[in-house]
This record gives sequence, structure tokens and C-alpha cells, in this order.
Amino acid sequence: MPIERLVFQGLRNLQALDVSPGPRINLISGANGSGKTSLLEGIHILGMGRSFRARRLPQVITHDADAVTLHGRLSTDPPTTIGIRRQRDHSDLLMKVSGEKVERIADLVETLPMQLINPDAFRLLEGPPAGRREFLDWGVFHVKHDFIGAWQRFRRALKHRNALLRHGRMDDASLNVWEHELAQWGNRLDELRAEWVEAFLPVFEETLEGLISMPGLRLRYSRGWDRQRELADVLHQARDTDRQMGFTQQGPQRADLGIRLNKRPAVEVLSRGQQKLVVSALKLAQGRLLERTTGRTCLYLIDDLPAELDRTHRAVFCQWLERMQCQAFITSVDHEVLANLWQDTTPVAMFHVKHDAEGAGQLQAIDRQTS
Ligand SMILES: Nc1ncnc2c1ncn2[C@@H]1O[C@H](COP(=O)(O)OP(=O)(O)OP(=O)(O)O)[C@@H](O)[C@H]1O
Repeated sequence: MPIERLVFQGLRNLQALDVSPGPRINLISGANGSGKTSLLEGIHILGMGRSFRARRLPQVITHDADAVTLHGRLSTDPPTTIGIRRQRDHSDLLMKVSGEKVERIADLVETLPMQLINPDAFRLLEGPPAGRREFLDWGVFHVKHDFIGAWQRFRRALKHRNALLRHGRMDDASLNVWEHELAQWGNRLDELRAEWVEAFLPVFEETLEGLISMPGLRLRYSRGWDRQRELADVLHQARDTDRQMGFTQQGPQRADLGIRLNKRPAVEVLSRGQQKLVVSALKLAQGRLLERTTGRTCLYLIDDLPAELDRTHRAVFCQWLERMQCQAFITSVDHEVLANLWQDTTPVAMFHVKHDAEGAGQLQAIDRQTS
């Protein structure tokens, strides 16, 4: 569901803001350093409980402020609100959904499904498997309701097994207990992931085909341990080597999404631009599958689109966003580049971030065309 109101205070260089974004395409323009990315960052924190560029949340608090407070209202009936507050001198992150305090980031993620497309996101193909696992689990989390329970039980069992391995004690009875739990929930995670990948593949292939023709490209899920063997046996037999290493070497915590072109790793053969299109197709396909399976839309945060895609691919990318009925926040230095890419029937809201001599950024609505 789209965000219909944003109220931010104490976020980087941005002055306190209270804006009503459009339900579909929101274009944010402004000079370098004006605060465009900071706006996307604030929305990202609302939905994910963390920044996409600061390791620690206090870094996003305006230099002379005590706290950052972010508030969003979603156009559900009745409206859903999300509130986040982080004080500089407290380590706790206060999170509220519809006025109720929540403890788990998963509650935010569930409330506001979002995908980020920025220069870092384009490293999804070349980066470590953890990024691709996160991508995979985002999809599974939103469409498979028992995923979070299975994931939490699996993580708990993994933590206990790793602790026993590290302490170096030959406590086989305890290991048996946690390995049993680990195998049970690990197998469940694998089933859910495999089912999701099966549904995702055709959507991804269709989306990619719409962006660029790449017939030899294959996406393959690997579960993290030998396909021919039971997880329980793998864990049992690996006890000695796992003890030496001090952690569990095989299992769903090592799963990956392999992306290959004509049997070679895609990163080795694709140009930077082609990699960007593959990642764009992955991200768009996530939102399309979410829409198809749950009827919910995914919010897209897209940082500096003109810099990332050429004119033709930019236009095709925007057509997908239009078709998907999703809400998107797209930044660029110059709004002219993005303003004419949309059909007359698509509601487009435009904002400009103006910054003063001291560097403070002010978000202003500059135009709006709705159908
Ligand atoms: N904690 C902070 N408090 C105040 N200002 C900050 C803080 N952190 C960063 N800034 C400043 O905020 C400004 C906005 O940065 P931001 O990355 O959002 O700009 P941008 O419009 O996306 O720029 P670009 O087009 O160059 O990517 C920068 O000038 C930066 O120095």
C-alpha cells in the first residue's frame, strides 16, 4: 500500500519535512549534496529499520540534533502508521506500527515491502552470497507465511550448534539435540525457498526479456549442501571438521542464487550495463511476484536512475514500473530527464530538494499531474 504522508525530523541535512507523496511515481530532483538520497534513506529506515549506507543509525541523525524521528502513513483502510525514533545517546530503536510498539524488524518489513535500486544494489551479482540470500529470503518471507517461524528456529539451532562446536567439548548428546532441530527446520527453509524460486523463475525470465534479450542466462538455486544427501547425515558426518573450523560449514545458511550465462558466472561475461539490467529485472520481478501472489504492491526506492541506465533501457524500466501499479521514489539531479518518460494516465508527483548556503535541504512539491 502506498505511503500517503511522510513526516521526518532530524534526518541528515534535511529540514523537518511533512509531505504527501503521490500514490505512484514520485520524482525527486536536486543538486548534488542537496539531500535526495537522505530522503530515500529515511523511507528505507521506516521499512527496514536500518539505513542502506550507514552502518550505525546515529550517523543519520542531523549533526546538531539529539534524535531522528521518522513517521509514515500508509493508505490502508484504516490507515497504517509506522514510527521510528533513534536518540543519539540511547542504543534502543523505538519502532511503532499503528501506535503499538514492536520489537522485531520483521514487523516493519511485513508492513512496508520495499526494494532498493541504487549503485550498491548492482553489486548483487558480484558480491558475496549473503546479499543474494537476503534477496531470496525477502521474497520467501513475503509470500510464505511460515518462513519467519522456520527461519527463527533454524537460526536458534545453528547458534547453539556453533556454540557447542566452538567450546570444543565432545558433548554429543547436546549436539544430537541441536542437529535434529537444525535438520528439521533447515529442510523446511529449503522447501520454502525452492518453492519460491520455482514461482519466481518464470516471472524473472519474462521481466528480463522485457528489458534485454539474454537467452543463455540461467538462475539456479543451490541449497547449501549436497543435493544427493540428507542434511541430518551431512551435519553428523561433518562434526569433526566443523569442530576444527568452529562453525557449521554446510546447510541453508550457505544457500545461494547462482546467475550464469551460457554456463559461466554472469559477472565474468556481462558488461556493467548488462549486469545492471539483470539486477533491475531481479528487483522488478520480486515486486511482480509479490503482487501476483499476495495482491500487495512493493515500494521501489531508486537512487539516481539516469546515471544507472541508458535512455532506452531507462524508458523500458519505467514502463515496467507503470504496469506494476507500485509506488516509486526516484531521484535524479535533473528532473527533466525523468519527467517525460510516463504515460498521461500515470500519476506523477514531482519534488525538488533545495539546499541553502549552510547545506540544509528543504523538500518542496513542484508539480503534480494526476489522471
Ligand atoms: N548527519 C548529518 N547531518 C547533517 N548533514 C549531513 C549528515 N550526514 C550527511 N550530511 C550531508 O547531507 C547532504 C545530503 O547528502 P545526500 O547524499 O542525501 O545528497 P544527494 O542529494 O543524494 O547528493 P548526490 O546527488 O551527490 O548523490 C550532504 O551534503 C552531506 O554532507
